[in-house]
Amino acid sequence: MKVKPKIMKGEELPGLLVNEIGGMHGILHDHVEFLKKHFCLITMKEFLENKKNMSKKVQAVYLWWHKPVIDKDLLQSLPNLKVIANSGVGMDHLDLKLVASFGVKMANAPCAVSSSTADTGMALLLASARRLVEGYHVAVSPGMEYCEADFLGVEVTGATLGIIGMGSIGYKIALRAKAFEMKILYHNRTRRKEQEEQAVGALYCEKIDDLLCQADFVMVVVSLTPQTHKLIGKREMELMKPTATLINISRGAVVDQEALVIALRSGVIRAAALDVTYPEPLPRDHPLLKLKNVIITPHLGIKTDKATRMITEEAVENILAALAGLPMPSEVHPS
Ligand SMILES: O=CC(=O)O
Repeated sequence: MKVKPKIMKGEELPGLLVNEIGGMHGILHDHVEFLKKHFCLITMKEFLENKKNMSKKVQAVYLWWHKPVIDKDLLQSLPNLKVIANSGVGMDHLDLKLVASFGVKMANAPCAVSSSTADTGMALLLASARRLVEGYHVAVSPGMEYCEADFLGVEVTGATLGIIGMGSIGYKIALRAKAFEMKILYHNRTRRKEQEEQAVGALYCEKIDDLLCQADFVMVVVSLTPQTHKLIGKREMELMKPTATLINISRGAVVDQEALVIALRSGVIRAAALDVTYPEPLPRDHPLLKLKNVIITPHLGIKTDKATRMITEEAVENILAALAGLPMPSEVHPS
């Protein structure tokens, strides 16, 4: 940890507001002792029950899976709030301009999540290519018969992967894909340095369309912004090969889900593997849940023991830097 915390005890420590401890939307119990070394933890329940005393204490908020919800009312009731740290990389759940207008800084956790999210992307790619979920259901269903031809998958080795969004997660996916001898194409707002491209053997496509029509697997890794909302729609799916697979590990709304259902039903593309949807979770009667050529996981992209521990460490590092008036390692600015 680069920022040396001042030695203070319990109540004197800066107040850190968290949604709850444990439970459905709470920080992990395992992280509490670590957080308590640096902060006086205040849950939303404690804050709401004793707003008068608590509101001045809170100097930072730690957002765990988008909770607590940050709105104008909450910001107005926290006069000493300096910083909000997010437990992940995507900031689409926060109104960045609103938060900044209160003079509050924001940080995400890009270093902590890149490996685990890249692993999730590759796991989905492999599972979809080799029809692991369909195979699992057959293997565990007593008496289910199948013939050799039932589970013909797609060979990953040597196939072409198109990565849309070449930030730190996209780059780690490329590193992994290289080990599978894949041909790698990528599209990104800014082109990577030549040495970085060469290190993973990635070819830059200035136009997304060029990537879409060549790739056997298209992996979406961009953050959700007004510019990327429904970036992959009917037109883009029609540009893809009928044998291609779409993998989304960014945010559900980057893909037009209605168009995706039609594309999957009518064979416009072969399959999809989605860690993200809208809404999350999908309603039980959603057509995507009925299609055999779709794998859906419940937004588990970053979730490993190591990544969640690192996220909390990265958050603490950012908060301590902000409170000390130092540059934050992963500050996020409104665009
Ligand atoms: O969804 C995961 C993240 O935003 O890091």
